[in-house]
Amino acid sequence: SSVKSLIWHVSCVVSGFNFGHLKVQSKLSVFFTMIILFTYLFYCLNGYCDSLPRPVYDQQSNFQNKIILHDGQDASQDQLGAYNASPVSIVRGQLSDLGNSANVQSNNISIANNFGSKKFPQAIIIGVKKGGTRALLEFLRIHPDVRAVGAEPHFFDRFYDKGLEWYRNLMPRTLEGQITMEKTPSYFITKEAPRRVFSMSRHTKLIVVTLTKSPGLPSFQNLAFRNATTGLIDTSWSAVRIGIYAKHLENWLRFFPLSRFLFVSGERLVTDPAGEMGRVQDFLGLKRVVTDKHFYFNQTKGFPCLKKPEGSSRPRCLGKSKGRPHPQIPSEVLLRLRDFYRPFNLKFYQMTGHDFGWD
Ligand SMILES: Nc1ncnc2c1ncn2[C@@H]1O[C@H](COP(=O)(O)OS(=O)(=O)O)[C@@H](OP(=O)(O)O)[C@H]1O
Repeated sequence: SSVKSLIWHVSCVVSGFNFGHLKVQSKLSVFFTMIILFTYLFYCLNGYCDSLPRPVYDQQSNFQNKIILHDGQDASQDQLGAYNASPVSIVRGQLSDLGNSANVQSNNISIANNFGSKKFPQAIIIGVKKGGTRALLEFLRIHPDVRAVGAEPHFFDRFYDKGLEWYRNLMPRTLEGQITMEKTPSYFITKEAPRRVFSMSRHTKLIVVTLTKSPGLPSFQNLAFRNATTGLIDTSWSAVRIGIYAKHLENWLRFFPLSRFLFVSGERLVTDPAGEMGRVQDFLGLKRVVTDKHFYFNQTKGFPCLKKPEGSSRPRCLGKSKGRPHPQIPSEVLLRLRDFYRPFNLKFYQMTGHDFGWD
């Protein structure tokens, strides 16, 4: 409709011209020039113009829409949408991150989208599910040198057959000195993921958010135990299996040295987000830009939130699907689970050289 109205406006301007003083031949040449100009404008505005690359968001939004179908609760509603004010971050803020698609409609975007190039992520948040991975990624995105995909790409677990170029194409454009990131917490427990990430780049930095929180479901005991009376833990239940960190880490250590990993404490990400973000920024080789001045603790939400994300003058917390109320789990159930996890946790402490103090 904007194309139509433009043509209408230009027609009005042309018809308003006084061609009286020109010869018929000149009038005809002006007329044909106008026709050529209209056709060119029409094609360009419809995105068929070869000399103007199509905006990245055109290519990404289709994919991102698909992702919402697979992973409805994530990304869009949970984005904190935090941006920065530096020139670099204005560009990145305008680029197409899921959840900000409304901002992406402006004309500036297609210009901004052409800066930089799409690179494979140099760092990936590979786990763990429900560990606080969305919070970590959104906190990191405040950093002007971090650019990340909003949705979870699920490339190394679900969409690997689409190929590496497909994956790279999902990435936001980055400028010199910026790092590309994504988060898909199911990678940590995906058997094939370590080999696949390794074949993309052996230098990929891997971040795992770990925590000791018991998975919360109303029928937790029924699901966690094969037999409530014997107290035999059901290790086939994914919520239980996810927590056997040592087992999953073993799989990754076959391909990556420990130095390539950072284990972020899911608990401290809530109690001391700035402190934990300091470690993360150091690990990624970034300047410590994200500090305590970016956070406040929202009592109602019960979690740290961002004070003033760029592009908004109001503080923002993660959406409803993050920080849900959890059911009370009887203490004897917790005790049995602790017993079950203890040897695995000890092994994990030994493997990482860090006592997480979960016992
Ligand atoms: N700042 C902040 N705001 C809200 N929630 C926070 C925050 N920091 C950590 N958490 C915890 O993150 C849990 C969700 O983890 P993930 O984002 O990794 O979940 S997911 O695997 O991507 O679905 C989520 O789990 P639930 O409490 O079960 O909803 C929170 O406990």
